Amino acid sequence: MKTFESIGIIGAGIMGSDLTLDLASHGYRVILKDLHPDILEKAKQKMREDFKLVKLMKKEIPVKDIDQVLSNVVFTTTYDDFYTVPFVIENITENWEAKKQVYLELKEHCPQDTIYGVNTSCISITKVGSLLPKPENVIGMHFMNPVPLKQMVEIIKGYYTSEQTIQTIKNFLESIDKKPVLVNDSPGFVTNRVLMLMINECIWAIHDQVATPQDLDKIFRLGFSHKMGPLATADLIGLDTILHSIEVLYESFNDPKYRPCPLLVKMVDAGLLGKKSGKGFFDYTTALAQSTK
Ligand SMILES: NC(=O)c1ccc[n+]([C@@H]2O[C@H](COP(=O)([O-])OP(=O)(O)OC[C@H]3O[C@@H](n4cnc5c(N)ncnc54)[C@H](O)[C@@H]3O)[C@@H](O)[C@H]2O)c1
Repeated sequence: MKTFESIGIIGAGIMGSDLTLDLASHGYRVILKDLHPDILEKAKQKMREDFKLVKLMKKEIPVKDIDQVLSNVVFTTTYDDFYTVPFVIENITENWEAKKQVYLELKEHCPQDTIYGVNTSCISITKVGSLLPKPENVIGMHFMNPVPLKQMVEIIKGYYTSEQTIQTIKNFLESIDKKPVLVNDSPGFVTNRVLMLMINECIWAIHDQVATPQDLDKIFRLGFSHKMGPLATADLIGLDTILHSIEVLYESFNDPKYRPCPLLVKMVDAGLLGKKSGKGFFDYTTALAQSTK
């Protein structure tokens, strides 16, 4: 059963487009907002591609036709349709100043009782709540990538998040076949406090020329039975998101163990962001170049 009449999604990047695909596939009406029509067009293309993948990987999918899925989505660059939206999930770039600006805009355009799901890798949910008139309606929703294929969602209780909000969000996640795990607000929560540290350390190993990216990932896949190596995972997440996240952890804990590896900084400066830019630790521009070699 649907929990909300409509859902506003802010940010149509990796997470926002896949989340929209998942929600619209489950029959939700989605209003997807990003900054430029070109970005929205790219998101629409990504949704078409990812839908094919989901059909291949999942036995049961609620809708068989991508055009039917897309008909549930309003693609927009404005807040015009947000004045009745009861629930917003924000997925913009992992940057505090950018996120802060978006919440200040949202509070001007959404109803007072709107619930806000913050999809972030590391940013404090309590801090986001402080921007809004009803911090009890703000909850962290850390979806896993790729959203349609991952069941677990780490949900984060900010200092003021109410039990009612938590229950509503649990019901909502159940309606899209997700399994929530509730944790308390702390930098990086559980997932990224550990994952970002591990990925950053792997990048240090590459920086120190201990192994090639291929061999490092092979150790994790064949040695530890991980489905995907840490560097391929970093490429999938986006190296800019990894850098922003490890910077938040470094600043929040004041602990040198989170110091970003200079190689990561250099790669982001060079525009090597991983799968989304075509190149990261591995090359995604040719069919032959596979991270799983
Ligand atoms: N990539 C992952 O694997 C992953 C996993 C879980 C959570 N997250 C978190 O989800 C969020 C989004 O990550 P992503 O990987 O999708 O990033 P992304 O860089 O792929 O996409 C971000 C999108 O936000 C848009 N945007 C920026 N400012 C905006 C604004 N003011 N209004 C509307 N749109 C705006 C950008 O144009 C872009 O399309 C981040 O906070 C990230 O930490 C990412």
